Amino acid sequence: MRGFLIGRWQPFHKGHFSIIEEISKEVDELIIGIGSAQKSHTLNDPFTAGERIIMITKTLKKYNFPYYVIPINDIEFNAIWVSYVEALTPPFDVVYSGNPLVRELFMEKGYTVKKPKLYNRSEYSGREIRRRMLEGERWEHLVPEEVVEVIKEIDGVNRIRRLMESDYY
Ligand SMILES: Nc1ncnc2c1ncn2[C@@H]1O[C@H](COP(=O)(O)OP(=O)(O)OP(=O)(O)O)[C@@H](O)[C@H]1O
Ligand SMILES: NC(=O)c1ccc[n+]([C@@H]2O[C@H](COP(=O)(O)O)[C@@H](O)[C@H]2O)c1
Repeated sequence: MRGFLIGRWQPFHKGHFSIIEEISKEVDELIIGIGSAQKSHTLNDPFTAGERIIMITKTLKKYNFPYYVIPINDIEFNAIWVSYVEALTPPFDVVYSGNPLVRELFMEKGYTVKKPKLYNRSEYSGREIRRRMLEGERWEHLVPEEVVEVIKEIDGVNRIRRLMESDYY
């Protein structure tokens, strides 16, 4: 059985890692969609699709679990979004998402949609981690160590701070 999990992963954090660990017990293979792949360099979506891919692949490297990472751009056309996703990914049997719109669109097309359990949501949250980066608070313990390395490599925290100061974000 193959599963599909989509998120923006801005950034990939320990809550995301926990759900992947859970899902890996239920499926043989997992497709991880990088949602809003075209977005980067904004306060809500600071990291590129490629940067999010390395956050995920470096973190999952030590796990012997088959998965595919597929960037998926947004389209302004919800009614055909599921077909668009299907055109970009290997076939899948079950969808994992906590996002109400994603759940609705896949359920309407007849997919089994499962809601992953939320772990420590007050801290394991992309929004909270981006806020901490901006305000100079500790965030490193909320993401896998490989993600800390990627964000250092790309100087991601300073990017977010520059975006905050810029008129162009
Ligand atoms: N703490 C968490 N525990 C388990 N699952 C989570 C957690 N946070 C997010 N998820 C799930 O991971 C998937 C991708 O989420 P997403 O990339 O939007 O992360 P997020 O932390 O909610 O980000 P943001 O705060 O930027 O919206 C969603 O299905 C969401 O339900
Ligand atoms: N019409 C569309 O392009 C469409 C519809 C539903 C979800 N999405 C994307 O799926 C992703 C869902 O991820 P989150 O659960 O992290 O919000 C987002 O990137 C969202 O933009 C896109």
